[in-house]
Amino acid sequence: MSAFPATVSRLGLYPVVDSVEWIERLLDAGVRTLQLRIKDQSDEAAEAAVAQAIALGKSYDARLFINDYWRLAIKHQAYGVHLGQEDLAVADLAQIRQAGLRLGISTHDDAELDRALAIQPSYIALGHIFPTRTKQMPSAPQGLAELQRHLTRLTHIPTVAIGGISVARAPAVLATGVGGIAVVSAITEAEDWHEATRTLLALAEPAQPA
Ligand SMILES: Cc1ncc(COP(=O)(O)OP(=O)(O)O)c(N)n1
Ligand SMILES: Cc1nc(C(=O)O)sc1CCOP(=O)(O)O
Ligand SMILES: [Mg+2]
Repeated sequence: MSAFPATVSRLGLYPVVDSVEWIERLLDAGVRTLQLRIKDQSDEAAEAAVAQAIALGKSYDARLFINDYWRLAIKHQAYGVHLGQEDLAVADLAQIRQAGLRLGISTHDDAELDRALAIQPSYIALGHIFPTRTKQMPSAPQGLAELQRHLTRLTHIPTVAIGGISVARAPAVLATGVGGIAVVSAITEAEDWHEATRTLLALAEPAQPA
């Protein structure tokens, strides 16, 4: 199987949210990499939100990944799709690649990393780094040392860390050299989501000198 299309080498701040309202707010706030993560709906029920999110992503020239709903992502020509290890068993990867969509894959240990790398995706997600209340995880948090160890074999592909990344923890995560930080509650449960987004953007995507 050949490689999936490339994305940018450093994805920066990567919010993962569950509604079109959040997608629009975050695009307005300057976020350019983000994911629509709707869970447990049929394709029919999710389609309107997926289509609207993709259209919004295009209008802001953003990198909008659709979690799980790969058929809808192809149908509405999303920038990309995010799939976990269980999703890989049921998704038609050849169809996703032929449609020109980028692909991100979740990993949680060395074996999952081997499997993901063999698929040559556009980026690799490494989680969960810290305890998270957003999703029930079957494994233990990997921690920063394990993240750092994984990164030594991932110099050729964009990477994203996920799981329990707060504003306070973001600097230590970014110090490992990981190219992106995917966050849910750090933004959606923040007292002031706009301020949290601004701070995370400044940490993950510092302005380059002219
Ligand atoms: C950036 C990013 N990393 C990991 C995940 C988790 O994907 P998955 O393992 O398929 O679990 P669900 O999100 O589908 O519950 C993600 N969505 N995004
Ligand atoms: C959706 C998801 N996937 C994870 C993984 O490790 O694959 S952790 C996670 C939830 C991340 O939420 P928060 O930023 O609120 O901890
Ligand atoms: Mg999934």
